[in-house]
Amino acid sequence: MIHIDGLKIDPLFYTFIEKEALPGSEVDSEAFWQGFSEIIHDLSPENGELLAVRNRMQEQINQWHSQWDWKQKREEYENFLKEIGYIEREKEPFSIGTEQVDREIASQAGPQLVVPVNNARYAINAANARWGSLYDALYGTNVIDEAEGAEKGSAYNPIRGRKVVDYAKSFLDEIIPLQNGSHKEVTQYSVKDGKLVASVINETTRLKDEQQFAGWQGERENPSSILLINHDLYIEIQMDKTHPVGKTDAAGVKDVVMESAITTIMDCEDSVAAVDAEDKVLVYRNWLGLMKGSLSSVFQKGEKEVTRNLNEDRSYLSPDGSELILPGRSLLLVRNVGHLMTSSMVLDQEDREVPEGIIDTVVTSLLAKHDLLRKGRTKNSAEGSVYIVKPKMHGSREAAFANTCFNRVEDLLGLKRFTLKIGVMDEERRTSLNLANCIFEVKERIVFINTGFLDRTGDEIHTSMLAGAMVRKNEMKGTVWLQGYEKSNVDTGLKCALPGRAQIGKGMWAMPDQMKEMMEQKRTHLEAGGNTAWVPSPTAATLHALHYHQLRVKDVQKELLQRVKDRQQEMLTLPLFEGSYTKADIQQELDNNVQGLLGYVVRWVEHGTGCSKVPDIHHVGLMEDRATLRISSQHLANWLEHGLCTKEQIMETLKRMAEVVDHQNSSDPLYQPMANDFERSIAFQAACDLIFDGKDQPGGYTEPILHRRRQEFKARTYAART
Ligand SMILES: CC(=O)SCCNC(=O)CCNC(=O)[C@H](O)C(C)(C)COP(=O)(O)OP(=O)(O)OC[C@H]1O[C@@H](n2cnc3c(N)ncnc32)[C@H](O)[C@@H]1OP(=O)(O)O
Ligand SMILES: O=CC(=O)O
Ligand SMILES: [Mg+2]
Repeated sequence: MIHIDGLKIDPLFYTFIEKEALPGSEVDSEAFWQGFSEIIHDLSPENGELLAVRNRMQEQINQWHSQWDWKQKREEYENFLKEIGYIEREKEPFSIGTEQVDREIASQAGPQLVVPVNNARYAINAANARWGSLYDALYGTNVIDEAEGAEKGSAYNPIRGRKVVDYAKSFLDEIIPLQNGSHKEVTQYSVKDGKLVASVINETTRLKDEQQFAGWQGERENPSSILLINHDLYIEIQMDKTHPVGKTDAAGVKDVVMESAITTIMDCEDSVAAVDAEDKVLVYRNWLGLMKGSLSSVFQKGEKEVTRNLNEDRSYLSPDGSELILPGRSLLLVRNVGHLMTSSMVLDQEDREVPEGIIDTVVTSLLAKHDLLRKGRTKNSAEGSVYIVKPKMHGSREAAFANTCFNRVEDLLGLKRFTLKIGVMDEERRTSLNLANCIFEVKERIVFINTGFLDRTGDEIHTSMLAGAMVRKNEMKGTVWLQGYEKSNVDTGLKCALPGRAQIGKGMWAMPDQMKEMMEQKRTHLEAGGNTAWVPSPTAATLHALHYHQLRVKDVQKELLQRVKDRQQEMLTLPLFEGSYTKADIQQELDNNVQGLLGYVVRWVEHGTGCSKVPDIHHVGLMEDRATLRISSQHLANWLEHGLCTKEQIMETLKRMAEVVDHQNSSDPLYQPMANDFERSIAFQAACDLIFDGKDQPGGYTEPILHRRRQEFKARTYAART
């Protein structure tokens, strides 16, 4: 370890900061380490106190439930939560005042992509997902059915291709209609006197709303691309009569390209497995590469070697003939870790591990300074802001603590006050119940609230662990608390005047391959007032973008503001199950939860993969991350606690499902089967810990066990090598 200013620093991390992060940041090395040390020593004690408050409140809640039946004493329960400070007194009405917010956040409604930042190939793909091919997104997913000879197959299928074109052009007719006829009938697009002209059968026509024509590329009479705009989002129709698809189209259209992932969250948190300096430096290095525009990735795809770089901005001629430059990349945010974990990468003067959340704020901000100084090849924030998403905060004191930390980091890095913006994840019950107060504490820097319903469900189960047995996992979506929480989040965001300055975001679509279902269901996020919602992949971003063309969220939000109401009672309706489940129901629930849990944990602990697509018992691939793991482990712990199943039954299920998961991974040469030796399999042991010790995990979080077991696995692997 390197000793500096009262800190002991892992050499890998030290070298990264000295050789890669500080050069070009206009921050002096000596001042940095001294300031870093001061921030750590000044703020760590409060970080510790905040965690102690969490534990104390949880103990009080546990005691209350051991004594009383919540169903008989709902009013007393609410009063008790107020008495212990769990429910805070709400501040007087106020409006947020965040300034210098990029338009992607302040005014454009559209999809928000999330990606594990330690995976450079995916991270670059995500940054580039600002624009996505609608033809590819439709062709490659179940949005287009395979009936009547339209199978995907291995080679291009023209029958499927026709269905794709038909879908895309029907969509164009819906949102950018022509005065006469359909986009399906167009034989030529051209530009005349700054207007879009479309030749349809024997006549020419124009757009119903001519303002929707935003620009073009190529020649006026025969443009290679036409740029259109609807609800602040761009769409490009691309033409090329020599292209395999373009040559079969009357107007030579080869693709319709959608402005897709307007913003992207580069995730250092729940989709990432980072347990030591080696892992964290990789996370930070990729974020630095994104901020400098230099990140690239070389990988093998099939037979081909692919090099992936960040896209350039896009250039068009606008209708008046002037140049129009549009961003080629998504606006990037970075999700830091929460207040819970500490890191062995930095030790304080008492040799204690330092809160990882503080390290993340300092380092991700330092790295983003390269973007603020505009030294790189690309630019992220045109407004000169840094966007940090802060997860898993409990109540307003924790939000105030984040604000203090951000102030200190701005001072350290020589940044103007409120350069560092914050996105507040509403994903713990104490934050949901006190959301206005949380927003108040960061009201000059807040750029989003977002319902992280997955963590929030885990917290719902954990907080009320002793109140009774919970409904089945899939029934959670329909429960009163969850509906109330989603609505309350929007109501609070509207009351605090977020629109125009900050996003009101909705949660993740966790079935990456079920795009037809997403198209049917995710529009409700807009109807509920969300001006952004999370998607797991670039393809999902392109498809979800269609919803924002169909609905103007600004109008929805105006309407909803008239109907704001207090939803505390709904949020305090615990999701306890009533009636009875059959033995078969119970076993099916156990099988499903255990399979997902094992499938995820084995890759986390033994492969260092923080986000995986894991098949459920119906063979539907589900996005699993630490938040979904928190749900399944807490759910199993809850049913065990209330006697719906026995420890032996869970153990039997674990062993049976381990074989299923081993089989699912059998084609991976690096995979070590769990069922060969349950005692020796660190992943299997981690799964057991998560369930059998689940009740006692702080907040029901999975991080402490995952980190410990991954470190154990790494140590074993290194020992075997040397
Ligand atoms: C509760 C929460 O906190 S949710 C937030 C955390 N969750 C996430 O961040 C989810 C991010 N998504 C993912 O990690 C992935 O989509 C997974 C793990 C769910 C599925 O990954 P895979 O099984 O590899 O997906 P699949 O094989 O269908 O697609 C891979 C292709 O899609 C791309 N891709 C998939 N997801 C993403 C993404 N989020 N961003 C960018 N590209 C992506 C890959 O780059 C790859 O394309 P390439 O070969 O050209 O590089
Ligand atoms: O972070 C998102 C969630 O749902 O949890
Ligand atoms: Mg979460």
